[in-house]
Amino acid sequence: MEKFKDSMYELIVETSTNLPYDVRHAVKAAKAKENAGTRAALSLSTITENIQMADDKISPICQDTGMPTFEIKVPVGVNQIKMKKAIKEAIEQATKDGKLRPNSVDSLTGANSGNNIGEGTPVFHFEQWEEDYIDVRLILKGGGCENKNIQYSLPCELDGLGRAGRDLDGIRKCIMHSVYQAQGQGCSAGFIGVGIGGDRSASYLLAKEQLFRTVDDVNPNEDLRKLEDYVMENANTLGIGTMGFGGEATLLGCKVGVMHRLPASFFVSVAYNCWAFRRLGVKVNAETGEINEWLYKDGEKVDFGALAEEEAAATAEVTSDVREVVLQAPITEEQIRELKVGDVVIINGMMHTGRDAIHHHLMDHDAPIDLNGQVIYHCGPVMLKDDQGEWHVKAAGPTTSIREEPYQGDIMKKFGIRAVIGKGGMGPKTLKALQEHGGVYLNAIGGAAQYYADCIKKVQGVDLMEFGIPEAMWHLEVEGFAAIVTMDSHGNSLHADVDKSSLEKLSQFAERVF
Ligand SMILES: O=C(O)C[C@H](O)C(=O)O
Ligand code: SF4
Repeated sequence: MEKFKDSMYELIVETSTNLPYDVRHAVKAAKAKENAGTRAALSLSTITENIQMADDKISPICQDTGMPTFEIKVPVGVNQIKMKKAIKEAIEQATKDGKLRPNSVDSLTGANSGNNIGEGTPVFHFEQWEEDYIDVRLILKGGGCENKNIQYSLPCELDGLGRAGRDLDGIRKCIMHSVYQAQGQGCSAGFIGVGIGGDRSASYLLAKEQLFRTVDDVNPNEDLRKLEDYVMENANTLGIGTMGFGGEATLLGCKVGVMHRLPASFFVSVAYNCWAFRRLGVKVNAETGEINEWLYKDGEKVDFGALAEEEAAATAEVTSDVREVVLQAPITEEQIRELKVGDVVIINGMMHTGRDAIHHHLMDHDAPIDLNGQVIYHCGPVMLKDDQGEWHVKAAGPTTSIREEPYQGDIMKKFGIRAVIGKGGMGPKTLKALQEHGGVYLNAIGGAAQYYADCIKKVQGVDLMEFGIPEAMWHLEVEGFAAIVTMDSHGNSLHADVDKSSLEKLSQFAERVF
C-alpha cells in the first residue's frame, strides 16, 4: 500500500479541479436550453469558462472545496487505520498546495485548523466487501449548497403545495418544495439526492449517497424512477434558473433512494449540490495502493474550451441590450442611485473581502481601513504565500450573502460602504437599507472562482487574519470584475421577484399526481 497516499492526493486534486464527465454533460445540456444573450445563458458561459480554467490551471473549480467526504469499500483484512492516516496526510498536502481551502473550523472558538484536519474532518465511511480491490469515492460538497439541504417530517404543510401526506405524492411535494426553497442560493442549477425513510441521520446519509449515482443512472425501483423523471421535468419549469436569475435550467439531476422507517417517523431528506458537483472515485490495488481505474470518467469528456469557440461564432450576432457601467472606488451615492436591477457593473480598483466573521466583528469594532465609498466582497478565497512573503489568489468566487442579512444594512450605513458583491441575494432588511443609504447589491456567479481570481491583479494586504484565511479581510486590486445589479437603491430586487414568481409556479403542482 506504499502508493496509497499518492493515489489519494491525486484523487483529491482531481476532484477539486476537474468536474466528472456526467456533470459536464449535464451542464452542457443546460446551456443548450437557454437562449443566447439572456442572463441565464451569460451566467452559464461564465460557469463553463470557469470549469475550463480550473481544468487548465489544475486549480479549485470553486474556492469552497467543501467537506471532504470519503466513501470507501475495502476487502477484508485491509488496515483502515493506516488508510485514514494516509488520506489525512494527502489532505494536508493538497491544502498546502492550494488545491483545497483550509475549511475546518473549531465550532466553539472559531479557530481554523489551517490544514483541513479537525474533529470530524475529513468524513470517512468505510464498508467491507468481497471484492479484492479498494473503491474510494470522494465528494467535495461546499457549505453554501449544504445549507440548502432540507429535511421534511411527514405529514407537513408546505408553502404553495399544501399538505404533504405519508405517501409517494407527499414525497413528490417535498422534493418540489426543496428545489423552490433553495432558489439560487446553492449555486443553481443544482443536483439533488433524496433519502426517504430512516431516522433523521440515516435519511440524510441516504440522500447524500444518491449523489454518488451518475446523472444518467436509472432507478431500478419503478415508482422512484417515475418520481425522478417527474421532478426533472417539472422542477425545471419553476423559472429559478442559473444563480436564481430566472431561466430554463434549475435542476440538473434528481436521484431518490428509500429505506425502512419507524412507524412514528417519516422523513424525506434532500441533499442539494451546486453545479460545481465535485465527486470522483478510483479503484485502487489493495496490495500496492496504486490507482487501477478512475470512476465518473466514462465516455466522452466535454471540452468547454472548444465549445466556447463554437459558441462565440454562433452568438456573434446576438446583441445584448444589457447596460454596462464601470465603477471604481471610492463610489459616490449619485453613481449608485443611477444603477438599476439588470445593469452589469464592471469594477476596477479596490475591493475588500468580508464574510461571516468580519460582519459580526464590524458591528461593534472599527474597520481596519477606511471603507467610505468602498466595495465589500462576500468571499473567502484560497490564498497561497510565496517565498517572498507575498500572497497570491488561487480561487475567489462569491459566498452566499443571505447569512449577512442581520448585519449588512447597519454596516453599510456605519462605514459608508456603497456596494456589496456576493451571490444568492439578500432580504428585505438589506433592501431597505440600500434604499435609505444609497447602496447596491451586485450578484457575481457563484462557484466561478477561477474566473474571478483572474480579475484580481494584486493582493494589497490583509487584516484580521486571526479569523483564518477564508474569513480575513483581504484588500484586492481588481480589473474588469463583472457582476449584475440584482438589488438596487430604488427598492427593486430580482431575488424577491424570482421567489414570488417561482412560488406561484410551485402552487400549480399542488394537485395529486401519484
Ligand atoms: O464558503 C464559500 O466560499 C462559499 C459557500 O460554499 C457558499 O456557497 O456560500
Ligand atoms: S460557492 Fe456555490 S459552487 Fe461553491 S461550494 Fe458554495 S454553493 Fe457550491
